[in-house]
Amino acid sequence: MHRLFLLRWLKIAVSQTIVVKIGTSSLTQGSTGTLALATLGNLVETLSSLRQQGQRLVLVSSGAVGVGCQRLGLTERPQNLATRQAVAAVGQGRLMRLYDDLFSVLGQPIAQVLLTREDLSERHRYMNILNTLTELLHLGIIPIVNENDTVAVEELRFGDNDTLSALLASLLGANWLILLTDVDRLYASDPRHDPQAQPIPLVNRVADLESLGVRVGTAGSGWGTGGMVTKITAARMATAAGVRTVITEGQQPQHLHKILAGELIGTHFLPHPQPVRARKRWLTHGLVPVGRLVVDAGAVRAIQTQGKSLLAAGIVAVEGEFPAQSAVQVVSGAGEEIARGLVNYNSDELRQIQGCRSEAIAERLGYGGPETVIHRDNLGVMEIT
Ligand SMILES: Nc1ncnc2c1ncn2[C@@H]1O[C@H](COP(=O)(O)OP(=O)(O)O)[C@@H](O)[C@H]1O
Ligand SMILES: N[C@@H](CCC(=O)OP(=O)(O)O)C(=O)O
Repeated sequence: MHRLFLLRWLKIAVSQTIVVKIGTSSLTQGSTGTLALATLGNLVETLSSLRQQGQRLVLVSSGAVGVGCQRLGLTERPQNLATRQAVAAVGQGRLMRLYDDLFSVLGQPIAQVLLTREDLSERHRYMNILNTLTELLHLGIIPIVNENDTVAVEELRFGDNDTLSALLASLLGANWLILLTDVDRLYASDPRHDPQAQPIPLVNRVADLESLGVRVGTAGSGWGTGGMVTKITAARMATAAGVRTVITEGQQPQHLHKILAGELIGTHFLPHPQPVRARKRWLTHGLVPVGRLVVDAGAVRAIQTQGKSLLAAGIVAVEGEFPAQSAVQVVSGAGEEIARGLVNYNSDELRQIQGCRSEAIAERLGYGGPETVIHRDNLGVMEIT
């Protein structure tokens, strides 16, 4: 009895939260677009065995569009949104059926979770998703997540599952984000076009990639979307949240055992030593902005280096039409996004009070209002990682 308790306690103590994302390019055979069954089987075995060891796993799986195309005999990814949405509706069901069959052989329960950008942009929905995922993990289930392509409208799409997986890893406070793709790691330039490109095994800070001259392509291979660019964005978001991120080969999912044991397989991005707090992460990456506030150099300094609120005095221009409490981008005069947050005034009011000292706001508007345009608690500063 005592030993059983100890074993259970040890399991919890070593349990890590791991978000694994697999791209279409790994799930399908490059030339024909048919499913890569060996890879899928291998992935299912690896995840089931990690789950048996007590790890908490979330699988973000692309493939709805690719599998749907294969089912319908389409030879390339449709460009038209409505067709893509229809094709995804066909493919998602088939993909989940396959996962359920394979995981069931090993007795591992799974769940389907389909998300749109909107689900993470409203605080209560975001918290609701966190609760659902936490409960699924607590029950020993592996949630299989994808973007809800069939209902997601253009302006409220993640667009790629690299970003979605990074947001989830951040939401869950995961230990690892593993991006499985069709290259074995990041290279100094696209190895498809430059066979001599140097491999990059370890990245301390994502910001270093630029100074190292690393060039990443946006073109996905065959069925993939986003290429390496979206994986680097995902690594930036996840490492800022304290999540160690790895880009590695999808054809060898069994490498996950060695990676989690500390082997430098693929490219590892180290987590930021001082991760951004959960609410700030939601503000910077969860919100979908509907307008922009251009601010002067003083406001940039106050926000970026002193963690202050945004005051009307620092605003030089207001772009877009939006009500109070909307999400907006805060950008420098040079157009660089420095923060994202929730405004206390609507766009008309902001145009009247821009450049004005806080004490003069009531006089300008004819009624009193909050001292700050965006309070620091509602302002997420973009991380420099
Ligand atoms: N610097 C780089 N290092 C490695 N791969 C790169 C780089 N730049 C572009 N790529 C390309 O990114 C592709 C992976 O992206 P993608 O096809 O979208 O994958 P997935 O379907 O797994 O999301 C690789 O096949 C590779 O050609
Ligand atoms: N949600 C889409 C996948 C979008 C995506 O990011 O694709 P990929 O670049 O293959 O990971 C689908 O299931 O087809």
